Amino acid sequence: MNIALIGYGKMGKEIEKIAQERGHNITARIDMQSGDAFDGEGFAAADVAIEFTMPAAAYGNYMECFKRNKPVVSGTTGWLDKLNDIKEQCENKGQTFFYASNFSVGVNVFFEINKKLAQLMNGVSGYEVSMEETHHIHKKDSPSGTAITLAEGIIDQLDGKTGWTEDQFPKDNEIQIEAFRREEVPGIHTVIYDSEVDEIIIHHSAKSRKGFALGAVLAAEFTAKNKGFLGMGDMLKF
Ligand SMILES: NC(=O)C1=CN([C@@H]2O[C@H](COP(=O)(O)OP(=O)(O)OC[C@H]3O[C@@H](n4cnc5c(N)ncnc54)[C@H](O)[C@@H]3O)[C@@H](O)[C@H]2O)C=CC1
Ligand SMILES: O=C(O)C1=N[C@H](C(=O)O)C[C@H](O)C1
Repeated sequence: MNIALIGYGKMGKEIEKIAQERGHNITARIDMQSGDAFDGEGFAAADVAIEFTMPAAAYGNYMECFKRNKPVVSGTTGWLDKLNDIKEQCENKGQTFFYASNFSVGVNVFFEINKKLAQLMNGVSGYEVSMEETHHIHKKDSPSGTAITLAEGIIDQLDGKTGWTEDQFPKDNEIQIEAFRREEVPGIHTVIYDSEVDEIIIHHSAKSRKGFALGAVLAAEFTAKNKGFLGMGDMLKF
């Protein structure tokens, strides 16, 4: 398969390695620092574009892909105010777009455990839920996209929780998310249910970016064979 990389930073380079190990060709590397252009032959030759850039750049890049009817795998976080527009273009204009706040298969198992735990905790009184996430100091968005997905999983299951906040003093209906930025940490997420007598904690810690990159390449392989608005649930069949 031919792949165009949009964003050739930490994730772009990790994805390139895994894609090549799996026998794919990288036909374009588009980055604002240097590299290929959307109008170039390399981008035209790509079966799928994989986009990992930054929150402010992501939507514009998706539109460049859609103008050329190129399917997109999107990993950038922090741009979700435009998600409905993207869904609409998939439903009514024949575009194909795969989004995941976290492509790691392990994190997607963790998402399912989080939902199941929240469902159980809905029947139990005396616990307050909160979350923590820790990432490297270069990260531009806060809280992480993964933390937001975890919070949404809890809100869907837990009566009385309708939103999340990074405020130090959350309201009763809000889940507090604390975001820490430390050295080169790839990504740690923790969900805590605290009571007077004990704590229940679930935790995922990425050891490197390899799991995110492998998931993104698997998603590109899936996207090349499918159409519409896609996600990890479609691919992993959870
Ligand atoms: N969904 C997931 O599994 C994961 C998502 N991410 C997200 O992916 C994004 C990128 O992460 P990293 O690669 O670590 O960042 P990075 O900062 O190392 O790389 C981003 C690259 O995008 C380039 N760029 C910025 N604006 C651009 C534009 N308009 N057009 C083309 N290139 C542009 C930058 O020059 C840079 O090389 C972040 O939003 C991060 O949160 C990161 C890891 C996993
Ligand atoms: O910026 C990162 O590095 C990561 N971003 C994603 C997020 O915001 O959840 C996924 C992963 O945690 C790494």
